[in-house]
Amino acid sequence: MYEIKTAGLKGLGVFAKAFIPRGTRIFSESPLLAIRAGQNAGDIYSGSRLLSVEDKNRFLRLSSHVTKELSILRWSQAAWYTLKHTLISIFGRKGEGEVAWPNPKEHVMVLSIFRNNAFNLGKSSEYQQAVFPRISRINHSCVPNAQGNFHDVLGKFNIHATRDIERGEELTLNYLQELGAGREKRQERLLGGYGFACECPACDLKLETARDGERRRVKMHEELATYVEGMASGAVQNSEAELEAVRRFIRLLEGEKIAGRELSTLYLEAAKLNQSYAKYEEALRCAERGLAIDEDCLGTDHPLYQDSLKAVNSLKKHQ
Ligand SMILES: C[S@@+](CC[C@H](N)C(=O)[O-])C[C@H]1O[C@@H](n2cnc3c(N)ncnc32)[C@H](O)[C@@H]1O
Repeated sequence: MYEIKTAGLKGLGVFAKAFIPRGTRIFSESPLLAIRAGQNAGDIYSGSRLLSVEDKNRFLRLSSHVTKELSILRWSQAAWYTLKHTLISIFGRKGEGEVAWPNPKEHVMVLSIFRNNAFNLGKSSEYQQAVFPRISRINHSCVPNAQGNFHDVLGKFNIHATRDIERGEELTLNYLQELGAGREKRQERLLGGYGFACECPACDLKLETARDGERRRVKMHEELATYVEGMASGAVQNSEAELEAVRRFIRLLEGEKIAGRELSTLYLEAAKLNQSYAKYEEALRCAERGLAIDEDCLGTDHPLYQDSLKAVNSLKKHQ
């Protein structure tokens, strides 16, 4: 269905070998290396030392991004870890899972690779961040054609096509958490975090569509700021205003053809707000749209899809 090959200046990337219909589960992978909530940089390195030789080599072949600032930070983390473990061994208490003397240079390399390839898996997952053997080869786009969601029951990170993907097209994910952020902010985050200037169809201002999208984002942020100020000052109090803010967000994402969990969540929120106004027909329409998007980006076996299905079924009882 896909192949991993060179993507020019981006390094390697993942490409469709055949047409991939929207909703297809393209990948379902277990983490190669992961940290749980509350764990830190030291745990990343400890975890890497427990990998099999084969997995360690797969990990070390992934890409990395290093700047002077990041390098200083990582060297200080590695030095602190080495000092701590040296003291532990002097006092005769071996650290849990310890396998060999720490190597600060390798430690810095492991942190650089982990930070460049790790995905945040969300609050519901048992893992906080994880790196994957093949999924970590997928490059970024601010208008992606795929989305990843961790499936706790399967213990796998699934990647689904959020729209139809043509043969030969590159598979892309959105690396950023901010929803609806403007170009400048996105560029800053991508350059600082990953070291690249994004040239995706939403960032390339030579394109009319990118300029239109940017205007819509700026306008929506201005409107949202007015709405938030209104809420704070007490001038805006009702959920009708909240519903309008949610609708604007939906229009923005739909306009950019960005589908995924963020969009389905907005539709489900709109369903709840409509329900609070006893607008059951509109509430059901929004919930059904959210459910259809969830089916595409999560799959029907995902617990969050089941939650959305329950919301739709409960609204149907009002019809
Ligand atoms: C998770 S890795 C993706 C796979 C990587 N290209 C590789 O060769 O393994 C993230 C790195 O890929 C590159 N990358 C990802 N998306 C990019 C984009 N839209 N433009 C340029 N480089 C990109 C950057 O070097 C980034 O640090």
